[in-house]
Amino acid sequence: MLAFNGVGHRFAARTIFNDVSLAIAEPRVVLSGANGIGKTTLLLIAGGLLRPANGEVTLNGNNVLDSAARPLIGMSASKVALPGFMSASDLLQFHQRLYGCAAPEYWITAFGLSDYLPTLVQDLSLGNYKKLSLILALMHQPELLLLDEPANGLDAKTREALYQCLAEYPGQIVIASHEPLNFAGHTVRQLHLDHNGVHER
Ligand SMILES: Nc1ncnc2c1ncn2[C@@H]1O[C@H](COP(=O)(O)OP(=O)(O)OP(=O)(O)O)[C@@H](O)[C@H]1O
Repeated sequence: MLAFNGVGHRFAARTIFNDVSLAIAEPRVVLSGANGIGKTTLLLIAGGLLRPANGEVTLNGNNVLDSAARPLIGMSASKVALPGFMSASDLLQFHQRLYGCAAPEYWITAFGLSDYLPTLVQDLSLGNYKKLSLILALMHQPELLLLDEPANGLDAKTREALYQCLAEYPGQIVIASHEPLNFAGHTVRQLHLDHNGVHER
């Protein structure tokens, strides 16, 4: 279970959120909120990529900042930059070796990235960069997937592949999104972030 315990964050003097305490056991969660309110920041903290100013986030009781949590979490967010100097295929192979997971062929085909494998990450189009980022987040089948606006910039066919993935994925998925998403039958917990914190929708 993902748990936020008294989590607060600020950038310089600006408080983004304060004292967020929340237990998330549901398999599908959507986080909404106005531009700039702090959704990405909350996901980065949940993914152990940003240390909160206050409090902690745990996954199954372990702090997400601990290295042991790393293989349990996959994250796709435009703020998480991929190394531009590598080709898409080199990066996928590196990720495969790092996590000892299966080759990503299935996902490459499903997301239609095959033609762009030799392309340097820095030369990928926005949509193909997003596809690569999604594949890297989920190919090791982490227990927790954190997705920031995953459908943004994807063509219609790839959106369908993404929706199928969101419906079938065996782990927990927390998504920051401005648009309604298709989870094909899953019960979805809707959370909303505003200046007073996180609320049920
Ligand atoms: N590294 C940083 N330094 C200073 N301010 C930052 C930093 N990262 C984010 N912010 C600010 O923190 C606030 C929250 O940003 P965040 O990206 O989490 O918002 P968001 O809800 O995801 O927005 P959007 O819906 O537009 O993607 C914004 O006002 C942003 O400008």
